Amino acid sequence: MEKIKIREFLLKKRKLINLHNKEKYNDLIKKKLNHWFDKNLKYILYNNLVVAFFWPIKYEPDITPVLYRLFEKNVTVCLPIIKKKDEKLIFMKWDNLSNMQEGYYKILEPTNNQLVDPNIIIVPTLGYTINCDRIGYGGGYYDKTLRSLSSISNHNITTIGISWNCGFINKYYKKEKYDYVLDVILTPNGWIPKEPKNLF
Ligand SMILES: Nc1nc2c(c(=O)[nH]1)N(C=O)[C@@H](CNc1ccc(C(=O)N[C@@H](CCC(=O)O)C(=O)O)cc1)CN2
Ligand SMILES: Nc1ncnc2c1ncn2[C@@H]1O[C@H](COP(=O)(O)OP(=O)(O)OP(=O)(O)O)[C@@H](O)[C@H]1O
Repeated sequence: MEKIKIREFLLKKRKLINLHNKEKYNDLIKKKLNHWFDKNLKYILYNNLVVAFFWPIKYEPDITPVLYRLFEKNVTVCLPIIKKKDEKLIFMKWDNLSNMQEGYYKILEPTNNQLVDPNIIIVPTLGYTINCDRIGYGGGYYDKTLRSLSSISNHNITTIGISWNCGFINKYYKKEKYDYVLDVILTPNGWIPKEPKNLF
């Protein structure tokens, strides 16, 4: 199946998750993500690592409580900004005080103009394979952004895709050459291929 067809299929499946299951699955994702951040918190703070989240749209998991929690613990957290359609994303600090504003696709974005380069990037993921290939909404935004961040010298990044279980794509899927392969995927069922190593 080609990418566009897979995307349509996955969008349909995602819409069918009922509200009860959605809450249950969302909770599982949040718990696992909080647990991993707790284990790595000291290292993140000591090294001033910046963590990028996403503001949820259209049936995506909502992990903003994890963002609030890290913010309370003094971690620098940020969100993506679309400056120009189809160009790479930039990241702006989220600081609670900043009034958020709707950007492209009506996604809420911070407005404080404090730009940062994240080290740990939580990536909205519509579909994934066991090799951590990712399909998103189709702008190529994260492919361009992650390639660019990974090429900054002395800047290490860890990429964590967040998907519902139903985002699974079978092994016959062939990624395209510009697709950025993520380090790990987190679903309600757990980490793929396995929980990322502790950072320290
Ligand atoms: N929460 C969240 N933020 C994100 C992303 C994401 O997937 N999720 N993105 C990940 O890259 C970027 C935005 N990408 C998006 C790409 C397409 C559409 C969208 O609604 N497309 C319409 C077509 C509309 C149009 O062409 O103008 C559609 O699919 O119906 C939304 C977001 C940056 N921020
Ligand atoms: N590094 C790149 N340079 C130029 N164009 C790119 C690059 N990466 C992706 N693209 C273009 O972006 C388009 C959409 O890519 P793709 O279908 O992989 O999006 P996606 O990963 O699903 O979306 P997103 O990351 O926005 O959620 C492709 O047609 C491709 O030509």
